[in-house]
Amino acid sequence: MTAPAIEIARLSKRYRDLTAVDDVTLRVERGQIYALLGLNGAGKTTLIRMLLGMIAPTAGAVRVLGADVPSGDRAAWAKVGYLVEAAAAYPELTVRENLDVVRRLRRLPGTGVDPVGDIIDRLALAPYADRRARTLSLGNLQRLALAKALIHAPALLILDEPVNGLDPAGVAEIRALLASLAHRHGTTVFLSSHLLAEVARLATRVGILHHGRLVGEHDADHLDRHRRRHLRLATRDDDAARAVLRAHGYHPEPAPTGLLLADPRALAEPEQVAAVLVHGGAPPAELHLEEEDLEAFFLRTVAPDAAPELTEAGDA
Ligand SMILES: Nc1ncnc2c1ncn2[C@@H]1O[C@H](COP(=O)(O)OP(=O)(O)OP(=O)(O)O)[C@@H](O)[C@H]1O
Repeated sequence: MTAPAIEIARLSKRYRDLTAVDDVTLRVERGQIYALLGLNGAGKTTLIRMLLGMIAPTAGAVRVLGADVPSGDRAAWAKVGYLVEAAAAYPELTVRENLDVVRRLRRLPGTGVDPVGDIIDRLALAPYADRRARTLSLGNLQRLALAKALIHAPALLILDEPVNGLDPAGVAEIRALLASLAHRHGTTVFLSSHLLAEVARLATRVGILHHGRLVGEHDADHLDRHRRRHLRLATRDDDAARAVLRAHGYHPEPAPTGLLLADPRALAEPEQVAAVLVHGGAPPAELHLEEEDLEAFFLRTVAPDAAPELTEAGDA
């Protein structure tokens, strides 16, 4: 039987008085995209470093692809790709040269098949292949870092905050890449993030880490259903807009300014809401999706009395 991609049993890490990771047990099945979700300081990086054998646990055990960590099992580690530091590259080498260094370190063939060319194509790095790394934008540097992690077609990819610092287009691109790796190549992905909306879109399974403890584990559709979202509408005539929306089966709620819509159908197809309003003679001046960020989600689920206002999508 194939071993799970990751097995973590009663894992803890203490630094003097501080318990950075506190008795965490979790398991990641092959083919999952598992996201470890937590606020800054929750212990995500510490857990990932233990997973990779970079720091020793105070207690507990880790197995990766069936091999104990730390382990001299080269065969298992040859199937793991990871990205845990800020994206780093040799600044004076080109993108292609940087990848060739990794190819040599990984002892991948340089003739016949071309792992460097392949990964440049797959990560859409071709336009930058002959540019020095120091001239790359943050987004392209991050893509180069991912290319380095992926050059040997790993079965398991471990990423600490892979979309940190990227603009929305870069975030969407990385999301699409990770989803296609999982769906088309069966790659297991384990990543950490503090971005609730991103994780809800990408992961198949989510673990919630809070002050070092795993306080919940959910399938991603659970998170999607329990994350608060609505459409906020601004119109010239709220009464007219409300009547049009009600006539089409929506349930608009008044807000201090404008209207809110939380119907699943409205969230799934905002353009349909706009079309209904335009045809009904009450066109929206503004219409945007607002969603809860991780901080608000935590406050609502961990400390329900202190639930704050929703913030606009993308502000998280
Ligand atoms: N080497 C260390 N010595 C002492 N304390 C540490 C050390 N490394 C991490 N910590 C502490 O452990 C806690 C968890 O840190 P960690 O970096 O794992 O969190 P995180 O969830 O990755 O947060 P972030 O997203 O901010 O990196 C923090 O309080 C941090 O200050």
